[in-house]
Amino acid sequence: MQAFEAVQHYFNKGADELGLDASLRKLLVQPERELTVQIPLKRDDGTLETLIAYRVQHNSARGPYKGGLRYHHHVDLDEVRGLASLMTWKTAIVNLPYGGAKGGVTVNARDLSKEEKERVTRKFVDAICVVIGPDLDIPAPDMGTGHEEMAWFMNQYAKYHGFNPGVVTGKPVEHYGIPGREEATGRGVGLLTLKTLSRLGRKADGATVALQGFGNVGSHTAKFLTEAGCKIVAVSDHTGARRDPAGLDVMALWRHTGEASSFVNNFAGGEAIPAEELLELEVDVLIPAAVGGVIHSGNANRIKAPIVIEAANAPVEPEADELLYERGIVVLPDVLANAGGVTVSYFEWAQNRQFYRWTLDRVRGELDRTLTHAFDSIWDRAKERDRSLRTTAFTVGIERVAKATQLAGLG
Ligand SMILES: NC(=O)C1=CN([C@@H]2O[C@H](COP(=O)(O)OP(=O)(O)OC[C@H]3O[C@@H](n4cnc5c(N)ncnc54)[C@H](O)[C@@H]3O)[C@@H](O)[C@H]2O)C=CC1
Ligand SMILES: O=C(O)CCC(=O)C(=O)O
Repeated sequence: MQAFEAVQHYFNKGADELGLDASLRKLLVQPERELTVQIPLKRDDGTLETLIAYRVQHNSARGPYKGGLRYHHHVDLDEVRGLASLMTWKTAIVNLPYGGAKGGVTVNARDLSKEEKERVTRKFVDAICVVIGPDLDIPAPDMGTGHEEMAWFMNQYAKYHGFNPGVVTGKPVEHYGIPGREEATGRGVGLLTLKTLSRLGRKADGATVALQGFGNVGSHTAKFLTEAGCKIVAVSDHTGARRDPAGLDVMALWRHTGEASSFVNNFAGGEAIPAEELLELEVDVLIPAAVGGVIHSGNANRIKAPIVIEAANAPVEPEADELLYERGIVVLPDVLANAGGVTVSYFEWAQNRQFYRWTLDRVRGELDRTLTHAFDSIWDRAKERDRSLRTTAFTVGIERVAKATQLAGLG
């Protein structure tokens, strides 16, 4: 199943629960606007390359469009469409005053120098500046982007519309960012992993975890869970995987991956294992925190972890989702599991609009409160109605977006 089709599949299950009529379904499922643009990139060696980039604005019934920018070689319009629609449901599920969007450039971020990344980002802003803005569409980091890209983004936007830090979130803390945004997605994943363990009557202390991906989300998830007493027994990235049944030294891995050209495959701790094997280990919790579609009908029956936490967007394909559900494996869906990032983006945006500084304690406290509320209500409703957490989360999100659409006079 293609990315957008997969989200539509989940949307339809939620819409069935609500008995949503066909005309409203059509309105809510289709993106409101899609932009495909060309990015001329002057490489450092003087050659010219033409990249393709996208911004899909899926739905704005509940507020300005919100969603990250991905620099990855697999980016295409269908993937961005799928990710944009996930953002609509995610922001509604955690009850943020936003719609959903996503952007992407089809390029391998690791092939670009820092200067080339800056030129790509500025050209991207040049191409989409008419459809973004603090009340219109607010990008943020995703795979292959981080606080540097967001700072360049804000600076380039100012050349068209004047200074306004609320046009983008995930900026450097010293440059209109908020303390805690960088850790937010991983911290949220960690918090909700602990809540899932607790609801299932399992102890966090000593719980074993296999983690795919050690970028922004994966590394912060690993740190949070280690501090909570869990044992990270396997980690992978795009270069390979390492395993240690006694628990990997997560902080040593942090220091190692912080250095240029240092990846999981050349980390000294643990033993090397084939990357696909990580997903099939006998662990208490499996956390895919990298790319989409890694758990599919071909490997779902070999997943042994009783809990899967979707830190990445769309790591489990719909056919696999059914198989895992039938096997009693608890899947905490992306639209809830990784919503900590956009939640703290919201705090950053609110801070920017007030020109008021939030403290890290306040950010963490409000993040915890927001995610706990969303998690508890979805968990309880799923148990009451005997539905999966994903179908229940979609039902909650769709209900809110449909209500806003109707209140606005449509639908
Ligand atoms: N950054 C954020 O705040 C948010 C990110 N996400 C999602 O989390 C996931 C990861 O994003 P980030 O950590 O920000 O990206 P990142 O670019 O910081 O890190 C990506 C990590 O995945 C690894 N990776 C790539 N391909 C892989 C493969 N085939 N197998 C194993 N590892 C692989 C990379 O080596 C790297 O360690 C994505 O799905 C993203 O959409 C979701 C919500 C917010
Ligand atoms: O922080 C944000 O605004 C968006 C994060 C994002 O792209 C995501 O949750 O997938």
